[in-house]
Amino acid sequence: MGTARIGVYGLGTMGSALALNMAENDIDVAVANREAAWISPFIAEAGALAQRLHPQDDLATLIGALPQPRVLLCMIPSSAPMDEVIAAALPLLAPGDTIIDGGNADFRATRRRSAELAARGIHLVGMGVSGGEAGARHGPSMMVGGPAHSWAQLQPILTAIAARYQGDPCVAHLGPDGAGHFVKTVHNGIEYADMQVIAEIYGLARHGAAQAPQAIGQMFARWNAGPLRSYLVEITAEILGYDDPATGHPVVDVILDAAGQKGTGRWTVIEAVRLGQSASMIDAAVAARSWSSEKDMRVRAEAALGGARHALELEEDTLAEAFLAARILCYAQGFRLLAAASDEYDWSLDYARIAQIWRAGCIIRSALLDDISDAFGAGVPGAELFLAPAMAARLTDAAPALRRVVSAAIAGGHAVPALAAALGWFDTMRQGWGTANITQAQRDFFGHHGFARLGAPGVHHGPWWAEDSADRPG
Ligand SMILES: NC(=O)C1=CN([C@@H]2O[C@H](COP(=O)(O)OP(=O)(O)OC[C@H]3O[C@@H](n4cnc5c(N)ncnc54)[C@H](OP(=O)(O)O)[C@@H]3O)[C@@H](O)[C@H]2O)C=CC1
Ligand SMILES: O=C(CO)[C@H](O)[C@H](O)COP(=O)(O)O
Repeated sequence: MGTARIGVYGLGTMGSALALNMAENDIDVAVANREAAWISPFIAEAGALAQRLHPQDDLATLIGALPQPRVLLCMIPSSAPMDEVIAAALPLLAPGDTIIDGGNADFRATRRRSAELAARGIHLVGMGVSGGEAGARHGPSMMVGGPAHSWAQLQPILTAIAARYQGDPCVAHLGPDGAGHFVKTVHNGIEYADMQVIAEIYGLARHGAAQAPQAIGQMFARWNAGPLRSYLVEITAEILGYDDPATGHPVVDVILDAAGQKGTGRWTVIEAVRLGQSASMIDAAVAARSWSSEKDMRVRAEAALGGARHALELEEDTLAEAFLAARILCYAQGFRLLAAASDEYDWSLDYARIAQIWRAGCIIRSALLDDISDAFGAGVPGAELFLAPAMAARLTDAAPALRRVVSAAIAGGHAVPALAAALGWFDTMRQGWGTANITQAQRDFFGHHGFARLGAPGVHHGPWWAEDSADRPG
């Protein structure tokens, strides 16, 4: 047993799995937890790995067990608890030490904490960790934001525990302060949208084509052998194969249709709007979770308004193509947000690298991410993923299927908010001449806001503001 190279504070689902992952990779780790009673059973269950784990009674002894400059990884809720732990740790730390917030944090809080700690000579790393418990235990994807000093110290540890895609570790230093947490937030936004698209396709097959869960699961399993291969498709196929031991019914039929959410999807939508963007598929997915949670209201509305959904005839290949188009558009919206934030905060995000570190370990890992990293590597006009030649060609092929699926779903009364948002965005962005001329005319008419005029520079007003106009507004 050597000296601990890193401390892990918070031995819940993620912290304990990361500590075991480090121990398995021959990294000595000091560990502590707020509720100290958890530590002994954790060490007992670690088996042979316990020789690399250094249990500590509390935060103070944990910090005391680390060599300087210290590295303290916190795997706790990133809201008030993180501020409380930072406040408790600060008097015990020395300039040059690093605190890592490995939770799902609002990147604005990370920027604030970074500045506050920097004033004391302490470094903060905001690190997005994806992959759930299994990823944390056997190889997560990690999105690191923070100072170069901390990255130099952390890189060997994180590289050792990261997931690998064909040998490439899925961890990268993406930028300063909140860059890592922002990228993780958008990762989660994409996760929400991809999950919602899967749920909508399940709904079309189940309620539109009257297929049994097992059969739909087999369809997802077939898709998982092709271009739609992804962790979320894989687990959906598996989930749909389970029966409930208590009732014998498919397990999905005994799970209440009311989705939970902890906030990262909502943060993505809020940041999109703040950046003057709209990630409409993520917005639709967040909305769908919120609407789903209004179970009682939906039951009353079904009684009052009728809930008829008509039968659909959609080929499996058409559904698959529609899914692929929607997935490309979802990633395109996510990467636009990253580009907008990178410009706003001067992060110089490397989009190809982000796609690369999402190829393994994380919840949104998918075959498409390999193609996306190639597309960014080859150069994407203005970081617009859907204009990359390889992506544009696939979209051109797959978009007609998306249109057929959305049209049929809407005509049949099936709710497909994320698929419809994908198509709405695609159809808006592929028109060089849209309809905002009407919006601009209205704004000028009621508010004298002015508009840009074709072929003439400057701000112009409509004839409704002419001196001799009989119907001059206002
Ligand atoms: N679960 C997942 O799939 C993922 C989670 N995350 C993020 O990782 C972080 C940890 O999540 P997870 O491991 O799932 O959570 P758990 O609920 O399993 O564990 C929470 C941990 O935080 C500690 N904690 C809670 N409040 C405080 C506090 N006020 N002061 C000190 N310690 C506190 C708990 O200690 P105690 O035992 O004493 O209660 C426990 O060790 C979160 O930020 C989460 O968003 C990120 C990616 C995936
Ligand atoms: O970060 C994660 C996966 O990447 C966590 O599992 C997170 O909790 C998922 O978000 P939500 O609970 O809102 O569905």
